[in-house]
Amino acid sequence: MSDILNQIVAVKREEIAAARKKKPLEAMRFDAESRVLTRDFEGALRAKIAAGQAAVIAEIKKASPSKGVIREDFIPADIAQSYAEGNGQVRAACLSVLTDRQFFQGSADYLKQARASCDLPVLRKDFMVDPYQVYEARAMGADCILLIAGCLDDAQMADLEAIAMGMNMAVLVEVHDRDELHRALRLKTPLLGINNRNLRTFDVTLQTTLDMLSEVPDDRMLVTESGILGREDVQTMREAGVHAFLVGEAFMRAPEPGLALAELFA
Ligand SMILES: O=C(O)c1ccccc1NCC(=O)[C@H](O)[C@H](O)COP(=O)(O)O
Repeated sequence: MSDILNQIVAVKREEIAAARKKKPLEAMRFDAESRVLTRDFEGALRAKIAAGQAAVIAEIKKASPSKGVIREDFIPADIAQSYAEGNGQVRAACLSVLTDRQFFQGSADYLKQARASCDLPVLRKDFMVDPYQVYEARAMGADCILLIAGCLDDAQMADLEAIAMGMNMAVLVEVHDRDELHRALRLKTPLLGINNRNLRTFDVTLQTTLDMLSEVPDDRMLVTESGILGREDVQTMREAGVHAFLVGEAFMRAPEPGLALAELFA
């Protein structure tokens, strides 16, 4: 049987075909390029790190294939505000909003609502396989896209990156093993995510980041993704020199996500 990543990508291709019938590529591109101002995603991460703090990309996700429904009480605008506020001193640098409907119960509207309720730059967290989705991401207001190396070949990654950068968007390229890491390093983007979760088996270990750390050049900003649950995880990463984090579940299960963020990164 096909693994979950292959299933997700197959559904994406169907969704894109259907979306293009409703709104052709040129019309989506026009909408995307009509939005001029992006929020500086990379700059927001760098500012936190320059201030000696952790740079946290705080995720808004209702459900996932590995965990099912994670948060019943799900109001993206309230969650975004909570992340933007933190405890007043410790707060998110950026947001990541799941827009995939079928596997994560996300939506484009959630991204729009989250972005409208705060001043943080926003990553569209989805499975990008086609230029159409990059224009769609910008049209819905996203400031950054995610490229998952495990879903894309080199030419596709470079193509999607160029389209996003042409619209002044940031690009976070995500890898899970050495082969993907070295392919991702051929891109221009400085934002490199190492996902501690194997998206095909759902196994999670922070060792994934630690094992690849020495092969990440200094000109890349490394973001450790998934499985950051406790303060000892944060400490382990920061001691290893990793200062940017993408965290979802630990915040989504807390009554007040922004306070959970402030506690985890105090
Ligand atoms: O989380 C899943 O089940 C999953 C399955 C297939 C593809 C992607 C998946 N998750 C995306 C992510 O890796 C996380 O949303 C993100 O890195 C935050 O992780 P966490 O802090 O562990 O919620």
